[in-house]
Amino acid sequence: MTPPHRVPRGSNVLSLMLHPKRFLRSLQLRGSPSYLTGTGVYLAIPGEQIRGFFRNSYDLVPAPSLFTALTTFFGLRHEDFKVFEHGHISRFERQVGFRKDFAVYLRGDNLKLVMKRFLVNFTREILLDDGIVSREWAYIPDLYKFITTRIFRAEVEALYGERVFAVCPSFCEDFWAFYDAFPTCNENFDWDDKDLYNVKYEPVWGTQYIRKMVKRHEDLGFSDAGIASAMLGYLFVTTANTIPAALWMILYILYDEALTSRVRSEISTILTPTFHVDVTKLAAAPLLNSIYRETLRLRVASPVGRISSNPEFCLPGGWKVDPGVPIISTNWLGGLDDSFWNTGNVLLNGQPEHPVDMFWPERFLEYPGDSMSGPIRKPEWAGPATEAGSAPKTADDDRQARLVTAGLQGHWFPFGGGASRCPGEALAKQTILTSVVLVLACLEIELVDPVEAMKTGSRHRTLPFGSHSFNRVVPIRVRKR
Ligand code: HEM
Repeated sequence: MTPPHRVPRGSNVLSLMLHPKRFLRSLQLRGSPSYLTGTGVYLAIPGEQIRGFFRNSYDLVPAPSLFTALTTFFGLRHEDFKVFEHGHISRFERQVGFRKDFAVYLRGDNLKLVMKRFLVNFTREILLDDGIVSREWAYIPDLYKFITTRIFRAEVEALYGERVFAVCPSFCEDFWAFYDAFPTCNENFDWDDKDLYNVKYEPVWGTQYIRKMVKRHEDLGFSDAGIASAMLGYLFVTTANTIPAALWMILYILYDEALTSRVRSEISTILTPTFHVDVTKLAAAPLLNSIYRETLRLRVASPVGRISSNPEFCLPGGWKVDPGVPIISTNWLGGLDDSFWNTGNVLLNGQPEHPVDMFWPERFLEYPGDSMSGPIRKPEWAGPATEAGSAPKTADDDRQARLVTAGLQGHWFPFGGGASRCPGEALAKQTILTSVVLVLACLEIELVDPVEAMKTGSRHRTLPFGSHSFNRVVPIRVRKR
């Protein structure tokens, strides 16, 4: 059993803070896991180790734990710690059963209802906006803020109910105010009214999913402030990655007029004239789904962490890790592995046509007759050197394309994996895709300065959460279509 490569304390804490991408990539290229001395974590490398990491759900528990996340990030108070004390941890997990909540309320018909409300809300947000009164162009100084606030409001209303905006009108701009405002919602709801409790949606607590989650936390003995902390934590995970990812997807599409037109062509088969999204067609739309996956490959940090309790535990490849020391990795590290991903033709200057750090809308698609297409690098693909690269694809080509999802798990894991895999994936995916469809179907958007807009990067990628909001404002002109 080989011990992981030890990175000395002096060189890693600062490098991790200042240049996380460069630093972690350099460790990944060593091909072995690393132990970061100063920060006290192992870094697992994408590929076989990540697949093993997700498979080993019995030996490994998630890190940070729910308790750590609630106390460190969402202000859980001392009076609520008792819920997590010895014996309560398993009780908490058994009774709160939040994975079951997700499986019941955020899948199938229940998810359809949530998305139906989201669609109505979001359409209202973008079509009845006072700032865009006609088909005249309006100047909007900040694309990111313009769309994120609207998706946020539409999604929070669809899931949590519209009352929260009456309680706290500035919630959209500053959803941290939620922490103080949330307990007052409680006073407006009759918990003894069984019909009200079981209804699919009502304005005070929104969906059954939220109502039952609140009730179970109450039954466990959480205080009002403790429930607010937990609800804030859930709201954070629901919106924090989903909404910025939708914005990146919109920006990538807007960069390229030909791509915008191909996406609109695909959307015309998904959206009815009455703004109904056909969810089955949306799930099967090759180009939109490839762009969605490519956006998550590049722009979602998605750190995953586990702690082993087994002193004999080894990462695949025979790398021994000590119990109790966190093992981490991140999705974007897997996304930047050019020994794995297809990067298209080799150009005459020797460079790949579609390097891993660049957006390639078709990366996840296989086109009939195009042996260079598909996400995974094939050994025989040295590829013919060309000057201009491959011929651009058309909307007709897209209709024939096949989305490839198999064989990617060790390198594309924006939602983690194994027993702790993100339970909100279905909601996230539908929210992102539906938002993009509606924005492009309802609005004509021009980037005021496309060259500057193309320089947009992720604001920062710090661990453990990672943020992928824009690092600059992107002015746009917008009008109704
Ligand atoms: C693009 C959007 C999203 C991304 C990239 C994302 C990513 C992740 C990742 C990487 C994990 C850790 C998984 C692991 O350790 O294997 C996670 C966990 C979790 N996510 Fe998400 N998520 C997203 C959206 C959502 C949504 C919409 C919800 C709620 C509806 C949600 C709720 C959760 C919860 C509750 C956990 C903890 C699961 C557990 O510990 O068992 N996430 N998410």
